[in-house]
Amino acid sequence: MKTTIIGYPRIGCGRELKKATENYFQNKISPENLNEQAKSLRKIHWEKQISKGIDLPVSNDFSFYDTLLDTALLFGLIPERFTVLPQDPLIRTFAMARGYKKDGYQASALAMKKWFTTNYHYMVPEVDESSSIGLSGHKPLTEFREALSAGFLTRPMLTGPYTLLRLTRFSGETSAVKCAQRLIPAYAQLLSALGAAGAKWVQLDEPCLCLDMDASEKAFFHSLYQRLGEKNPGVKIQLQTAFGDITQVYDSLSSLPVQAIGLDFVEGQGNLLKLESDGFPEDKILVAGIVNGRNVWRNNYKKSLDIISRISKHLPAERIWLSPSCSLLHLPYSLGPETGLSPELRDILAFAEEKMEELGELSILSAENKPENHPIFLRNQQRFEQAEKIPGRILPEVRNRTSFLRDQSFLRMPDAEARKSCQQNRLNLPPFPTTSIGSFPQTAEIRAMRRLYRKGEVKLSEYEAFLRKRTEECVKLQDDMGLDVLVHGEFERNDMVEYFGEQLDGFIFTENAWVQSYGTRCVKPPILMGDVRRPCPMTVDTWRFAAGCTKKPVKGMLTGPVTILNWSFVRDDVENTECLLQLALAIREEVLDLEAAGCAIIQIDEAALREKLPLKKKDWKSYLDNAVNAFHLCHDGVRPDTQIHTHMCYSEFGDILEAIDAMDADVITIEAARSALTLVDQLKKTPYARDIGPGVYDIHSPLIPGEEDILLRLDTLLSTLEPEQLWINPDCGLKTRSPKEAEESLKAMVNAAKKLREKYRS
Ligand SMILES: CN1c2c(nc(N)[nH]c2=O)NC[C@@H]1CNc1ccc(C(=O)N[C@@H](CCC(=O)N[C@@H](CCC(=O)N[C@@H](CCC(=O)O)C(=O)O)C(=O)O)C(=O)O)cc1
Ligand SMILES: N[C@@H](CCS)C(=O)O
Ligand SMILES: [Zn+2]
Repeated sequence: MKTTIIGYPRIGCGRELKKATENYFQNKISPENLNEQAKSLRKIHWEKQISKGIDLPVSNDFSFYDTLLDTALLFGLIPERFTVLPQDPLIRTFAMARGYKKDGYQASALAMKKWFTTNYHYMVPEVDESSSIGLSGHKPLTEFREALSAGFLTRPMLTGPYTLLRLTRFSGETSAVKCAQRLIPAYAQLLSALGAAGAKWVQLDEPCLCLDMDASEKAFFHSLYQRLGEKNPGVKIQLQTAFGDITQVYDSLSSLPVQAIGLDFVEGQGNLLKLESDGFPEDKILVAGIVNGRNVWRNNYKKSLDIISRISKHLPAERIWLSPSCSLLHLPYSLGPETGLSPELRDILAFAEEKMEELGELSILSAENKPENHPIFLRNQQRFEQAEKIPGRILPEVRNRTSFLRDQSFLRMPDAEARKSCQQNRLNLPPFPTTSIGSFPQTAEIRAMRRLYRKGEVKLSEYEAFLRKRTEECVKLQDDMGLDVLVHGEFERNDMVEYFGEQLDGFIFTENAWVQSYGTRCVKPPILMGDVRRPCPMTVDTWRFAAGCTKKPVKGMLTGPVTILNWSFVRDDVENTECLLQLALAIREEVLDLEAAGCAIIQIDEAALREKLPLKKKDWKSYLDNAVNAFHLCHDGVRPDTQIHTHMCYSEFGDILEAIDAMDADVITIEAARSALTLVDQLKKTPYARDIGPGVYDIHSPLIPGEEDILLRLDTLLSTLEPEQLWINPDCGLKTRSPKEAEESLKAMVNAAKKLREKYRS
């Protein structure tokens, strides 16, 4: 069986692309230099795929920001506000991703949303009446040729037309159906050009096939591919899916004019059942997603060989290519630099490079008559036997506590209305209270200091004194500016999840295992490998210090259990429901400790609440019930006059507003400006009665919002929300902004709030 991958990480194993791009943003390097660095990274990535035994490497998985954005640009899915900007591809890409303000031009960035059930964010393409759909770029062709001239025959990948159209926002008279008329010929034109350049295969990614599809969606999907097939593009097509099963279109796969189909056999168990019951189209290759492309555990060859042998009953080895279940984009590069991990832990982990080796080993084993006797197999089984001996995996004391909580539901008393007046009596906040989401700029100075402290070059006392100074300045800045509810700034946190993971038992950490979250921003997800326990309070001292710097309320700032779980690499030996309860218990203890220390407002961020919401609606209820219940467990023990906030960002919220309401937080701050206030329409459909702070400016753009922009947004929000429920805050935390950007933006926000109050007073 041949091996292939369907996408490789692109940020660079030393985050070279991140650093180069950020240097370009700061005008420290030229566009030529950035392009050179990108080119050399692409070469390294192809070489790595080959050296790790991948038979069919992939190209065009590189991107300066996001591959869906690249595909939108390639086919002219560009709204008017960007067509007037300079035509240079780099300038356009970054303008659409980050917003643009220069030489009299101004354009707000595209919305950004979570990519399926991952912590990767894509840019939401927009089409309006001015968009001129057609092939308007050559990135896949250029990168294919670049690979070929470096000696690699690759399979270019790009988002397929169905997924592209399904994820695009259409405005005015435009629609997916109309857009398709010009889009399909453009795809065909590109595919022909790739064929002419020597490509044998092109990969079209269609993860949207894993979402619910009604009859008209299915018909639309088929019509797109039928039309593409009719154009005879002169290259073979691999239709690639990921993130679950595609059982709803499985019956019609044989009629598709594609030559290979990629199926996920890790998260898409339904795919295997369908293959066993209905077989697999005889004229097509199956790209079998056998190795988990988004978790860090070693593949258990026993289980995978079982799946491969079940598949092999239905098609011959020559028609099976082994692959990861999704792009390796969601994994760190390599275990190589992780010298701090114990040998036992290293033995059961596999990052992108090790996953590619696993594919090769599975290919060898699947050709054996008795793979169970093969040394590769025996070594693999040994890893799993040793893993059981790793301490901390099961803590009876923790299991005891969760066993009492299983299947219970939690409820905060009294109800929200009664709590609101208790809280107002205690806090005495003005109308339209202003606040921020938590983090303040993580400057180079702060990161450098943390690095020195971690390397042992700066003492703990010095590091703590430094953090206190930054915290004190931050609190004073907010106080002087006239914000109403303050934050401590989160300077002590490397990341809102990794920081908590580091203080809880049950997690392990890496030194270099970065994964792209969006654009140049990366995360180093902690790895959950054992039962979770909170050895001691995590945030109370910092909160107490910050609260002592002002008379105004300072929020206690926690990350919620769902978000900690969803932004970590999770266990594969224990159900998520158990881990969630363990995390919720730990956060509950912290909430109660903060309250006891005098904290009147506690924010429990559940930014990732929606992230692992199953892709099919029929599976939503149990996920949401567990998530909501875990959140309740965190806060149902607090006093009525303690105000609980939560915060969410960069997901679709319209269809889970009921679940958000059921979390019973007193206040939610929620990203809204970056997604052009589409939340307002959703709130019209599902009214929301609690206090809410939809973000009034985008924090991922370097543009500083004007007071007038913010007032306009506030007006729109007040078209559907009651003045008594509206809070005023940014979309999300300010850690990615410069101090100047953060300060000026917050000032504009506070001034807008003052004007709004005046307007409502008169
Ligand atoms: C709010 N969001 C978050 C998400 N997921 C998370 N896990 N965390 C989030 O906050 N998802 C949704 C949104 C948007 N996503 C992100 C993701 C990442 C960032 C971000 O700013 N990332 C930083 C890295 C943060 C970090 O871990 N910093 C560490 C290490 C810093 C570092 O690189 N140090 C250098 C040395 C520095 C020096 O000497 O000058 C090094 O080690 O080489 C830390 O602070 O200690 C990023 O830059 O990518 C934002 C939003
Ligand atoms: N409190 C966090 C939430 C980000 S989603 C922050 O402000 O960065
Ligand atoms: Zn956020």
